[in-house]
Amino acid sequence: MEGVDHLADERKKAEFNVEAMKIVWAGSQHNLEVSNRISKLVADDPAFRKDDRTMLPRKELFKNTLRKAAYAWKRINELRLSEEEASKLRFYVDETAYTDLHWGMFIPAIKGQGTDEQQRKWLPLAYKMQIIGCYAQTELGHGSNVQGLETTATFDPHTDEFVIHSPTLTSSKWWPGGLGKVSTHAVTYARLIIDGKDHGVHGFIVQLRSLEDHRPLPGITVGDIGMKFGNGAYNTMDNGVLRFDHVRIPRNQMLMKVSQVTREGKYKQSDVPRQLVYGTMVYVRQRIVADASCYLSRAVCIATRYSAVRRQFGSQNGGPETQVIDYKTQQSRLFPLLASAYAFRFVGEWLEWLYTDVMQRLQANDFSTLPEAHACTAGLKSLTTSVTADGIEECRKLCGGHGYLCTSGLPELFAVYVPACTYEGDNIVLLLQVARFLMKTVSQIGTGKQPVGTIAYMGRIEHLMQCRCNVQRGFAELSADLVEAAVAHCQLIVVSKFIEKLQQDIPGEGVKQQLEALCGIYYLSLLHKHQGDFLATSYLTPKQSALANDQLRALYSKVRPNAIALVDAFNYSDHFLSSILGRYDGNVYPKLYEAAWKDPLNESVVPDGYHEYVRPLLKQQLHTARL
Ligand SMILES: CC(C)(COP(=O)(O)OP(=O)(O)OC[C@H]1O[C@@H](n2cnc3c(N)ncnc32)[C@H](O)[C@@H]1OP(=O)(O)O)[C@@H](O)C(=O)NCCC(=O)NCCSC(=O)CCCC(=O)O
Ligand SMILES: Cc1cc2nc3c(=O)[nH]c(=O)nc-3n(C[C@H](O)[C@H](O)[C@H](O)COP(=O)(O)OP(=O)(O)OC[C@H]3O[C@@H](n4cnc5c(N)ncnc54)[C@H](O)[C@@H]3O)c2cc1C
Repeated sequence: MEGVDHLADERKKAEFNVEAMKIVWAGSQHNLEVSNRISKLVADDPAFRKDDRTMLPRKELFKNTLRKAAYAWKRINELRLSEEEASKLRFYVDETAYTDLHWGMFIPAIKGQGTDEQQRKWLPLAYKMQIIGCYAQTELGHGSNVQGLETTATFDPHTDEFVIHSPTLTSSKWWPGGLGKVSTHAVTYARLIIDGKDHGVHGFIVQLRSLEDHRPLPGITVGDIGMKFGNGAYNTMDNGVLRFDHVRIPRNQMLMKVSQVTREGKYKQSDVPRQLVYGTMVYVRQRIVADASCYLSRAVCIATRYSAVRRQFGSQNGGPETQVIDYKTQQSRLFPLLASAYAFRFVGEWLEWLYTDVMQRLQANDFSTLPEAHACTAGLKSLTTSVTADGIEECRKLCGGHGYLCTSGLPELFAVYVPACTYEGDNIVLLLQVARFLMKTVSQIGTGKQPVGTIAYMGRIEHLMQCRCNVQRGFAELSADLVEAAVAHCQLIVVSKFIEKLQQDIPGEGVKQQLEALCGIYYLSLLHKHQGDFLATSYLTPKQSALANDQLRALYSKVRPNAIALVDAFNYSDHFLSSILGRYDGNVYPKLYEAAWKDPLNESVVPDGYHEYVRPLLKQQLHTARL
């Protein structure tokens, strides 16, 4: 039934002001207004259609992405959109593209690691897209171990140039997004060699392709690395391979904010920590945390709406069957994810604040909070992406069989999201960084240094204060346990930032109460999941653990009537969700039925291949016919 809101009764049950919750989710009235305006602009424009994406062959898919990216850029200019509005537009276009790396890594790398002069030269070109750039760090042989990269940049004092070279097959750059087919330039990471001495990995701006005919410049071999997991999904991106054969670039194309090479070939280190070479990764990890709540909330929105539409079993006297959302098992899988989406939203906001604060301190030559910023961005990137990737898959299962159809939107969402557990730092490798930071903190507590910020609580734990430990001893042997400790530490940050959010003034009838219930669900479901650890360490008694579980079930009942309104507050258009199961009006069955007939396989009644491969089977003279 077209035009009927099948979820209207569910919406009437809401006990809070949904419009006020939309503001909380968006971060401010202003953000909500921009989101509304830009998401409508994208949804109403047929050029941004994406419902055919999972059915297109790669070449067509890729060309379509190029078309959309160019059209988006045209609209951004025509409408004179601000930077904020332009990035919202790219968000709502919702198609992974080379532009993500251009705006998200190439420009930030130049901003973070380039000198003022370098920024003045390169940024205006990049902002106008007169050059297009990518971030070429990972190689075939090394990704996690950045210090193990093999590409070399050797200083030639005679010509005042660097010679960029790939000495081995494993030194081929491998994975950078936007590199394969589009980028004209790359911030390339290579070992700096001066006079035979290796000064470690540094960033260099290298032109890859001609700005006239897009052909690779002499000495450059470049291409796409091939199809990736899933239909549509990340295949809109040209992740690439790149080799250098003694490619020469001027000396002033080494990014020289952190360290410099003089005309005479002298290596000089600025008064800043060397780790700032890794600065772009800190920035991007922070962005990934902010994005995790978008992906998780999107899957949760689909699964929640569909769970209210779907009915199975329990019909009394011919009446309607039970909505699957009313099953406690469904709630115990779905509501912790709903709560996590809100929790990640708030921790993402906080991390953005922390990052800005660290950047301001760096400007003033205060580097004291850099280790904490690294640990927080690395740890929260790992935690939120793992939970989100698993959460999207859980949402698919929560939708039963129909969740497996591409038209549910969930398979592509999973396929496009799951590499977030690997890129920008493998999640386990990043947790080991957090573990190292925690162990370092413990060793310092022993010497009387009071921890502050997100580790302040460690200074209040009696047995840690007695601890005498050395960061390296036994670290490798105990690393699996240390990773668990790192996860627990990150979960504590998420919980405490949710609680801090609730201490703020939150306007709107019933809004705070709903957030309190979600916060309770978030921490009680974690407590339930890890109750073995809490019981084993006597932080909880069996009785307390049982009470916590009772409380959790009570909160599920409290949230149930508000579930649909809580996902409406994400404010996602049907275009953005791109899911028949998650439609705002809940009109699922007629639309699923209609969509099936639109599949290219149904264009003819008798399929291509019938005459060659099926008919002969049906007509075969079986020599077994005698049997
Ligand atoms: C694992 C590490 C951190 C190891 O670094 P290392 O220097 O070899 O070893 P270490 O002794 O553990 O560290 C030395 C020291 O450096 C610190 N540190 C490490 N990373 C950072 C940072 N980002 N900011 C600030 N500080 C950092 C560590 O805490 C250590 O400090 P300490 O000596 O303990 O005081 C590093 O190699 C790394 O970050 N690996 C991950 C690689 C990665 O993330 N690649 C991303 C490529 S781009 C990408 O994937 C884009 C996809 C985006 C998309 O498509 O959307
Ligand atoms: C879709 C996608 C886009 C990407 N985009 C870019 C890009 O734009 N630019 C770019 O430069 N790179 C990019 N990358 C590369 C990405 O950053 C790396 O793949 C990532 O950092 C992981 O490194 P790796 O592949 O070397 O994994 P590996 O380190 O080889 O991981 C393999 C296994 O080893 C384990 N492991 C590794 N080290 C340790 C350790 N010390 N202790 C314990 N276990 C360990 C890992 O946990 C994992 O299980 C992209 C990757 C993907 C998938």
